[in-house]
Amino acid sequence: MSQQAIASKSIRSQATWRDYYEMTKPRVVMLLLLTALVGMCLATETWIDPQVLVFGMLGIGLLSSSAAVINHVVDYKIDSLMARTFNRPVATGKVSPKRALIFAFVIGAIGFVFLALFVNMLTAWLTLASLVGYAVIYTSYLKRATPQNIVIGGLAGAAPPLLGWTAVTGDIHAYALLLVLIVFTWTPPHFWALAIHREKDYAKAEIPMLPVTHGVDFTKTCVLLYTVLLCLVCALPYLVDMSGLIYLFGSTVLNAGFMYYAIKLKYNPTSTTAMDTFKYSIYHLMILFVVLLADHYIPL
Ligand code: HEM
Ligand SMILES: CC(C)=CCC/C(C)=C/CC/C(C)=C/COP(=O)(O)OP(=O)(O)O
Repeated sequence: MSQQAIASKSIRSQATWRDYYEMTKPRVVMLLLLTALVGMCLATETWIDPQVLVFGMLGIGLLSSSAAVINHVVDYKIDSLMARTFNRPVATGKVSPKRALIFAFVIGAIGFVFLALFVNMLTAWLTLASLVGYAVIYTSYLKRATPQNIVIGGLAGAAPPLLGWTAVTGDIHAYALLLVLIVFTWTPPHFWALAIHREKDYAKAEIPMLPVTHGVDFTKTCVLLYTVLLCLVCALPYLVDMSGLIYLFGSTVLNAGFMYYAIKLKYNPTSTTAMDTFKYSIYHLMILFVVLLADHYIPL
């Protein structure tokens, strides 16, 4: 065995369950699951069937995790070029692409079977389509093809509220699509704020993210415009009588905060404003969905 093969084998043997856990992007999946749970709760006025709740959450979580692991495999070369991602398990060679793919297949298959057997086929197929949307269409193609990559690819990440809804009812409702629209509109300011901060990383890896192709200033304008759009979209649940005053108040406060960051990013930034905006976006979506839940259960 060559020195290189021995070295690479010894590096690989150091992989632990933590590496596999890291590849599932656990914090992203937790937020996806929160949006799925809210989709489930808003779909019914009564209690959710415990079987649907448990296997629905497990199935959506496992398929999302599987998609995240596939993303690590497809992207391992570009991950190894960027400061933010160079230490990822596949990029460093700690986990081989083959092992990562087997892991992704196993957890994905278990997730699909859970949804197909214990929830319903519509949810199983829609969740699988979201996996393909993220792992294949976004990661393998759009990410390297166009600066609109995350706008189009964002649809997969925005799907979980619909998946939660269909898990409970077995059909697609306009209210569920409204929740998808909220996450879909939230995604560009969420990601482009980070991409502004990491512009050099993306340029080095030759990924055509908006700050690389159109410049940081244009991207800041897009963040601001999408944040305005998000404010308008967030008003819809109240306007169509899907949600009440708790939601109206909560979403207005949260959106005012997002507007503050987006305006500051465009007109008066410091060196931390882009990252502050990105971090705020995560709290914004998390609290917004908790507020939707509170609004659903607290009669006012
Ligand atoms: C195409 C759509 C999206 C893109 C391109 C994107 C991109 C990113 C990137 C590059 C990060 C940084 C990860 C890191 O620190 O290494 C991130 C973090 C994060 N994203 Fe997104 N995101 C998208 C959609 C979503 C969606 C739909 C959610 C949840 C509903 C979400 C939740 C999060 C969370 C919670 C983090 C923080 C993760 C952590 O701290 O480890 N993202 N996102
Ligand atoms: C089944 C289902 C709902 C699937 C959706 C799965 C999923 C994990 C969506 C989140 C989107 C996300 C984190 C994109 C970042 O990818 P990136 O490659 O641009 O970021 P990176 O450079 O940090 O890897």
